[in-house]
Amino acid sequence: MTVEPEFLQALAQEKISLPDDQLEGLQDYARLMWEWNEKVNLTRHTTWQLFGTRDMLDVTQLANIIPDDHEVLDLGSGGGVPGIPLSIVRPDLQVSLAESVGKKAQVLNDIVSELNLPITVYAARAEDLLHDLRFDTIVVRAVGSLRKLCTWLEPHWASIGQVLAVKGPKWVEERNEARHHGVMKGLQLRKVASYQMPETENEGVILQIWKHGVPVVRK
Ligand SMILES: C[S@@+](CC[C@H](N)C(=O)[O-])C[C@H]1O[C@@H](n2cnc3c(N)ncnc32)[C@H](O)[C@@H]1O
Repeated sequence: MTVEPEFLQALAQEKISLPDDQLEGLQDYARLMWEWNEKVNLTRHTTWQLFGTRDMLDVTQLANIIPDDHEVLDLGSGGGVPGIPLSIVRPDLQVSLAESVGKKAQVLNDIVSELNLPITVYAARAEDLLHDLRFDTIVVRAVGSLRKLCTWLEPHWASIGQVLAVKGPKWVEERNEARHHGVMKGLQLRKVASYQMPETENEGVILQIWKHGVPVVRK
């Protein structure tokens, strides 16, 4: 199988280099997701350029940070980013996806079984899962403001090692809003990665949020 030249070019633009088997897995995933996207609204990133730069840049930033063998929950997975590509580039992780819209969760189930990936899909609100399940790391991108996120997770920190939130340049305003509403009380937050978002002057960041203990990052 050959890798699409536009995909390789987009990855090279962000200095992302991956083994051939992972490139093939990512390509299979993108094709399947785009096929489903014609029936169920999953993503606006429907070119190799956008998938290779925007999506894979966020995914590789997360992949660099998450410690070995973590149990990871992708909160609000939508079309599967970041959870599915993360599982492909970090096969040591045990990845689960939480998606509250049933038909999207059904599509995610189809995609992971077609690609034979060791991923569990939950058709549920992530916060409801945390009554019974514990995760070392929750990853979240484009689901809601920090205020919303911290409100959802507030009763569940005993079930969460850390949250890694992918955010854009408005993260400082969001943090201030969350603090103003008192939903960050007792929580620690630090910026663990910062990178320029493609084709913009904007900064993308990964925010680490935790309550108990001292969470580690990989580097
Ligand atoms: C804008 S999409 C983002 C999808 C994906 N994370 C991305 O970055 O492309 C947000 C998704 O989160 C889902 N969602 C919102 N709140 C949720 C919650 N509390 N638990 C699980 N899924 C949620 C929505 O149904 C939607 O599919």
